[in-house]
Amino acid sequence: MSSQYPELKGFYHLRETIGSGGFAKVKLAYHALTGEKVAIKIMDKRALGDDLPRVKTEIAAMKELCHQHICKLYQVLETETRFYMVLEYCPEGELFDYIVSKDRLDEAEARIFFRQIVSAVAYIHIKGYAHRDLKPENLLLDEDQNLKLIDFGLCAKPKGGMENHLFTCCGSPAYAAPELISGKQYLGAEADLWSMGVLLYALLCGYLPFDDEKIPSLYRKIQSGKYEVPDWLTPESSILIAQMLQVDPKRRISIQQLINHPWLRKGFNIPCEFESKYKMTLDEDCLTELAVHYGQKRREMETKVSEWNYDYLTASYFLLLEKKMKGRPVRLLQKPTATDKSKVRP
Ligand SMILES: Cn1cc(Br)cc1C(=O)Nc1[nH]nc2c1CN(C(=O)N[C@H](CN1CCCC1)c1ccccc1)C21CC1
Repeated sequence: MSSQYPELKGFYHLRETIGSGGFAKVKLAYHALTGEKVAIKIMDKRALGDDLPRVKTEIAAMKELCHQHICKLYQVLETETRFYMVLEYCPEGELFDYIVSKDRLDEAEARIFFRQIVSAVAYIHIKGYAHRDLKPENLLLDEDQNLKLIDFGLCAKPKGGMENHLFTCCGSPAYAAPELISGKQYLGAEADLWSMGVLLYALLCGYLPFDDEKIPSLYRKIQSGKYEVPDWLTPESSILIAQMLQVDPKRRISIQQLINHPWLRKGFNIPCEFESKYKMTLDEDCLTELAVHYGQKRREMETKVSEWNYDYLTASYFLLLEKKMKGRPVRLLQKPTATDKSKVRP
């Protein structure tokens, strides 16, 4: 197996494939130094074809984005035939499957998830990025049932959104804003807000507001802005959804208004926090553990880590920090010497 991915040998122990799409697959793996689980997205350059620039967009975006509700990028490897993205592993899978398993969510549970989605989207908008493909399949659940946003840039569309291109890239147009499918110039932020309205509807209803197996009639439904309001929706929920599913993007609620919206504040009484919980300063314990492991002075290690090369050292630092945040010992697994190869992996 690892002979198939020689660049990973000794650094990651590969396990089963947990996802596969057109030009990419995602495999579960263990980061050798920390024993932590990661998800490695492996993309074949040849299969990517003219979608290659989107991967560079996605990598550049994810290097910039460091937030508690965005799937963390740990390391990037590039060979002449492949890209590897070492990403945060989310053991509970897609929000999509979670909604299906529960039929639909009650308002209280939907609110918890939606606050996390608003937090992630507000953060990326402030960083100058629009996701452009927000849907429950792109929201994963970690072991604490917290949401992590994935699939950046790969589906980021050129301005003006050419239908066939939009359609072929992101798969489901059911979340696409009316201005986006009518081929007008669109603001990514406004299109994201529409998709979030469709997402909230899906959370609370368990099905889509606009659906049709024929694309032209689906587009007509989206552009009409008319959707069914089931009787289990509270008036407050219906009002919020209506403010997001405004066909005219200039009448649509903005992310700033959303953060403070009464529906989102109910039971919390604080606005959605969207700042990243990651500190900009380096963690002393992690630096010391890395310095000892690599036999370097702490200052030298601090300088090296601060380069943020998204190499194995960046991954090791972030994963040690993960261990610390989860209350696990901030320890690297010692390099196996020839004798203790027999030791069972953690
Ligand atoms: C499905 N599943 C079930 C369990 Br239990 C864990 C998982 C799981 O996939 N966990 C997981 N952790 N981290 C990741 C994943 C999946 N994953 C993904 O990036 N998954 C996406 C899923 N996209 C949704 C719509 C189109 C494709 C993917 C992208 C390309 C090829 C295959 C999959 C990452 C790497 C970020």
